[in-house]
Amino acid sequence: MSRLIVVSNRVAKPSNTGGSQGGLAVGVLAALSKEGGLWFGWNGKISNNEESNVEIDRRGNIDYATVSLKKNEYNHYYKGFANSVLWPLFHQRPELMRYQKADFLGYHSVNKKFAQHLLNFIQDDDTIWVHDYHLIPLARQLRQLGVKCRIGFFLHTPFPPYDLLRAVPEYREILRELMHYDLVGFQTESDARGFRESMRLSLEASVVNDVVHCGSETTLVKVYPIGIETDSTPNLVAKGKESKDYQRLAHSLGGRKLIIGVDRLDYSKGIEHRFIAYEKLLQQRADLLRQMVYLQVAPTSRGDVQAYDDFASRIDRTAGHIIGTYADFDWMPLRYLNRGFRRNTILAMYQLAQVGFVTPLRDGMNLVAKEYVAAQNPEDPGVLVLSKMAGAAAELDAAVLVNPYDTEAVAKDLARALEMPLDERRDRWQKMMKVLHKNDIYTWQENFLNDLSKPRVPSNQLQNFEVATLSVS
Ligand SMILES: O=P(O)(O)OC[C@H]1O[C@H](O[C@H]2O[C@H](CO)[C@@H](O)[C@H](O)[C@H]2O)[C@H](O)[C@@H](O)[C@@H]1O
Ligand SMILES: O=c1ccn([C@@H]2O[C@H](COP(=O)(O)OP(=O)(O)O)[C@@H](O)[C@H]2O)c(=O)[nH]1
Repeated sequence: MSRLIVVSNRVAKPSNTGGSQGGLAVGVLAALSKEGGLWFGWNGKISNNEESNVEIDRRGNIDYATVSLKKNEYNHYYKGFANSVLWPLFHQRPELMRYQKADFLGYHSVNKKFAQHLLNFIQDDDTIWVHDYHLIPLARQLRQLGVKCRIGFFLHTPFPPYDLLRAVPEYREILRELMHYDLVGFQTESDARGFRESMRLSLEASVVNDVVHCGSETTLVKVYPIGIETDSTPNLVAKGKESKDYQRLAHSLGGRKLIIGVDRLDYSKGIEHRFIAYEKLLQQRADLLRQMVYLQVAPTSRGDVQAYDDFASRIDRTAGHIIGTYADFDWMPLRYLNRGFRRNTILAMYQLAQVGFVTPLRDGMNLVAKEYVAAQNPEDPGVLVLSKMAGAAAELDAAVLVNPYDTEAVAKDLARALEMPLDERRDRWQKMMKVLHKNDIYTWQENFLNDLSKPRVPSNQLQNFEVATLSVS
């Protein structure tokens, strides 16, 4: 069997998983742990040493090979093109883009550097699985170095519609680079549609079934919604309950209902709108004051990107306003914790909460939504209030689905969730658990890798197929 090589910007070694590394790292680690393999990416360090050596480390059945970034590489590639252009654009916030040609060039040179280092590890029958928007050009770079093995790409974020994608000057190049992969995977059908439509409209590609055909390239394009470790979640919750943080939170509630939000401090997560919706609930439902506590965990993320820093200040102000207006000597309506917690602790905290409050303005998947459901006590499950704009909503339609921009309706739905009868809570929970069992993190991995192992459709056969299909219909 061929060895799996995973490549992502963020690499999570098991000992480092205590913070807020995001869903990609959590998901990929779980998937890689099953069969083992090599995980290559950035080690999270910035170093201007001329010789940037690859650090190699083995933990369990996974080999880690990581490199550091020089300060200017970090600025242009990670902080610049990846997180100040692609991230806001892919989350449909073009007004937050800070485009500079130098960042686009820096992004490409880091991809080239990754390809050159990775080349030393690649064997002929390896399968390479590249993750996320940081590394779109990697397959082309590897092909130019002569790599022939199968290379797949999975995008963890949304993919925008064509009219938005065009806001980045090099959008055609980005599309062409994706065509160097054998398989491109998206979280939802709407993301895959955005890609196919962009290929058709800008590069005159044709799309037959799931295959995109552009010039001499063919690429299979499909949807693989990322899952979680559904079966092992109860054990992780049990471990989390041993933590001091969990016990202090449980003790502090004094019988009040808990609403929980857990997000990186990112403008895409809708935290500001969520706070406003919560304030509306406080204004409208005097009977609920003192009966509930909203805990928002939001560790700083990409804090040196201007849009994130601005967002953090707005969140500070909004939280301060709510607390100043409604808090009393013996009750805080909102607890805002600008720091991260170990994942087991977070999972146990979900079980304490009557409501999981997950309202991103746009999100690739949102694993917090799935984890919240899987962490519930089957006898007395809490209610997931979930944004329709999260990828997770395509699967978790038994959640209380909300439009995060409609803060009045969100306030009403939040009250409904807090007061929902046990039968309805159980019914919704069981429906969602079925989905989480059917498509867990291992199914996600297997589905993607099975498709990646299939041979590419040669472009001449694809043309014949297209003609044949047309003449039949
Ligand atoms: O690496 P960072 O810059 O610190 O950011 C953390 C990760 O955030 C994003 O996560 C995405 O992946 C999740 C799992 O598929 C998905 O549920 C979520 O909707 C996405 O936002 C980002 O895409 C990752 O590359 C980052 O590592
Ligand atoms: O303090 C924290 C905050 C978040 N997480 C985890 O980070 C991941 C966040 O993934 P999600 O897909 O929701 O969003 P992302 O941050 O990747 O955009 C989830 O597994 C959370 O449980 C964590 O372990 N500690």
